[in-house]
Amino acid sequence: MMNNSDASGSAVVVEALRVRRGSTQVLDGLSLSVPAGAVVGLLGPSGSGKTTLMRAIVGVQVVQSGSVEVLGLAAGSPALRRRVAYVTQQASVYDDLTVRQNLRYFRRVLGAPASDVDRVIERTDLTAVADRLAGELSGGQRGRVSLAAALLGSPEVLVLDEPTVGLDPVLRVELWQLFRSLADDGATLLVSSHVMDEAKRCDRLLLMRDGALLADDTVDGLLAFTGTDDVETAFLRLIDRGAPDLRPGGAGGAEPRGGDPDAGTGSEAVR
Ligand SMILES: Nc1ncnc2c1ncn2[C@@H]1O[C@H](COP(=O)(O)OP(=O)(O)OP(=O)(O)O)[C@@H](O)[C@H]1O
Repeated sequence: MMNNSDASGSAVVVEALRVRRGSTQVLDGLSLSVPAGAVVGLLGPSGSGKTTLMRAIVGVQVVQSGSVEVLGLAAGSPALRRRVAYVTQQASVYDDLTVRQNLRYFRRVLGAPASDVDRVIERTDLTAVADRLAGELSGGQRGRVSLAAALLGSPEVLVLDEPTVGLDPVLRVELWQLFRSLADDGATLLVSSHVMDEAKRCDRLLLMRDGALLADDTVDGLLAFTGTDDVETAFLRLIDRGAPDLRPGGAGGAEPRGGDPDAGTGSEAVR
């Protein structure tokens, strides 16, 4: 098994990242880390920079300055190609191929074992539709084909951009159970969402607003710190408290990141 973290136990480390898209300064000195083996939720309103951050982590975003390391290597390094998977908001499947044909194709491109096709079909609960054309599937099923493709080759880091959008509550729960089981097997998952009630299923939360980090904490820590019992209200309270400073030594008093995902102290939210 490959080492899936750096010396600090982080699968992803972002330092002082600045990204401009068009005329918008989307990220302006963002720093954070994602602990290895955890399910980390990336939450924030539309336009807060979640996708841009994910693109930088998978190495497809032009950045102005700062650094992004994944599994101890610069984001986008060729050596990461099979170790990091990215599922975008748009399902990436060929509509004129069956589910199985899609996965066979991607399996070959990736050089993953042939047995992976059946494994990922089963894992994503696509067995019943495996021989149907992708173009005939529902939006949720097509999304799951994209996810199945991402699981080919058993990547160590999975970056999933709003994977539960458009899914009914039952499918959402099933998908979060799958994310948990992938993390139990050692994978690191960064999952974006603007559905705040999904946050409770994460080991840690990164709350973003306007390209800045409002909080980097466990769910329990965040709720305790804000004195609320739901993440949505916690988020609104953090906004009320004003601009964050989570830099080391900053006014936010952030502690070193990448610690025990279960240690919910609330100390890493903005004070
Ligand atoms: N291709 C682009 N060209 C110019 N600006 C862009 C481009 N893509 C995104 N932006 C801008 O970057 C900012 C952040 O967008 P981003 O997609 O990262 O946000 P997000 O939090 O993922 O939003 P959503 O939840 O709606 O997907 C927004 O202001 C958006 O308008």
